[in-house]
Amino acid sequence: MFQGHPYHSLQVPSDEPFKLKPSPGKGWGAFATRRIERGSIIFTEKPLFVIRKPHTEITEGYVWAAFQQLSPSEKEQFLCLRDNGSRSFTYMEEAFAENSFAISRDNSLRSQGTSIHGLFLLHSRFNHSCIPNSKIPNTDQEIITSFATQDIAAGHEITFCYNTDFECRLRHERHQALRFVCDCKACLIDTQFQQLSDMRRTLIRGLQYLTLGVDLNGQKQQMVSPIIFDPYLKKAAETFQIPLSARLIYNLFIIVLLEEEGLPKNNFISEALLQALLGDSERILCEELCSMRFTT
Ligand SMILES: C[S@@+](CC[C@H](N)C(=O)[O-])C[C@H]1O[C@@H](n2cnc3c(N)ncnc32)[C@H](O)[C@@H]1O
Repeated sequence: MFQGHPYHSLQVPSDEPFKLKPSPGKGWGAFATRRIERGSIIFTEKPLFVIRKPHTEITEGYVWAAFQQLSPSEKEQFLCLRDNGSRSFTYMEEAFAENSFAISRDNSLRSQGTSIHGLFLLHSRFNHSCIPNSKIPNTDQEIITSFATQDIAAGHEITFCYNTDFECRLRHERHQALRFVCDCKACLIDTQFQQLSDMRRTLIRGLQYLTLGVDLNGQKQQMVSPIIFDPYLKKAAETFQIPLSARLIYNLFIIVLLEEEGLPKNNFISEALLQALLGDSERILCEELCSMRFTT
């Protein structure tokens, strides 16, 4: 069924640690061909082409103009891209939106805080997970690099998170933003892990509010269904009246919750912070609280 698939024309250099193949229910994806250590670089990629426009201004005309500049083999590679590995795109604009990443800020757009966008043939084959094992950080160059956030065993799919604030978003909010139904461990409905995942992500959002005084959109929350119910605590957070020591503890809780969720920031740092900032009895209590409430 997949033998004549157009993605066979997408060349992954032989020394890279992954290959492309079908990923059940998700079209195609990237799979590790050898073990990839946490923290190591997976792949660095140059864009096929770049459009120096803010996301909202990229029209069919701009993509067509950029396409005209490509060599015949590059044109072929762009045209082979599929929506979820099967259906061809109707518009070039759609193909660009689905397979591009925001990259370095263009000088003329810098004042507007807007990025330019590059089309990346291979990194855009990586599927999404709400508990990913890789990350593609923002860059100030026109290349993008992925690195492993977890150890990835040979044969396992390499995934990254398509959105930046998903660690604070519930399953249904994530799916609304993605416009597809993710099937990762945090999204598998009616599982204990999924229910705990929603609880953890709500708690992380609340703890972040207490620490930063604003919600994910950078705004104070309205009183209708606030994330922090206690109006005094909410006011204290918004006016930065919460003591530094308390904010440190909230941050530690965030780190522990992220680790429980499978989204470790850095085990070493959280371990060190726990050791450094809490006494033995508080640390044990903290660990017990976390395992009591969040073990699956
Ligand atoms: C940029 S493409 C990723 C590569 C794509 N699978 C392919 O075959 O070319 C993004 C699309 O892949 C699919 N996809 C990615 N992650 C997924 C996931 N976790 N669950 C289901 N579908 C996913 C969705 O259809 C999404 O619109």
